[in-house]
Amino acid sequence: MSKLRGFEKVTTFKDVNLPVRATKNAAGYDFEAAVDVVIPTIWKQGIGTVLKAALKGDAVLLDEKMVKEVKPVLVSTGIKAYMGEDEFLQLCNRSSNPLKNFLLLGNGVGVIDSDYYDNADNEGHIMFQFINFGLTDKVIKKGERIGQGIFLPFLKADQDVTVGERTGGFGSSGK
Ligand SMILES: O=c1ccn([C@H]2C[C@H](O)[C@@H](COP(=O)(O)OP(=O)(O)OP(=O)(O)O)O2)c(=O)[nH]1
Ligand SMILES: [Mg+2]
Repeated sequence: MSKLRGFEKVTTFKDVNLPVRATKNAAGYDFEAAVDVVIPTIWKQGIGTVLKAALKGDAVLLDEKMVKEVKPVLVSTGIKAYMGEDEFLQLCNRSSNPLKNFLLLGNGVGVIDSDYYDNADNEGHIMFQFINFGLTDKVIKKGERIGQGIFLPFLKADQDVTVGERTGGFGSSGK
């Protein structure tokens, strides 16, 4: 059988499981976390303190120094994906993640381009980008299912233009 699309382990991640579909008609391949990771709550600094005080009925003024930005956390999967040139892998959240774990994808959906595979920078390592809107830090354990990937075809415009070669991800193609 010729290779059309699929998953492989990133070289440095030997003991991860390749994504599988949970049921016969599931559209998404479920990805697991490759490592233990903590997603800090966005409320950790400042606003959380104010909210807690407000819930108790205490008056607290929010000032700039109390607030610290918390970035989304990239969660390693240890997986790379190959596919046709006119295909991409769409990364989606699990619907149980916001409901049970207060976890959102920072980018809404992730787009894994076919030219990301085996790139010189990180070999095409697929990452999920999580924001924790819960009040406490969330620990994700290695092997926990974190999200899903759906292979899709895409179309090109009549005026199709490309400006360079992919060398990595997350901003590697410029501003
Ligand atoms: O959730 C994501 C989104 C993207 N990627 C990887 C695969 C994708 O091919 C690459 C670039 O993603 P995108 O084009 O969405 O991000 P960008 O900010 O435009 O980065 P670049 O300049 O590298 O294209 O990063 C992930 O691993 N997870
Ligand atoms: Mg891009």
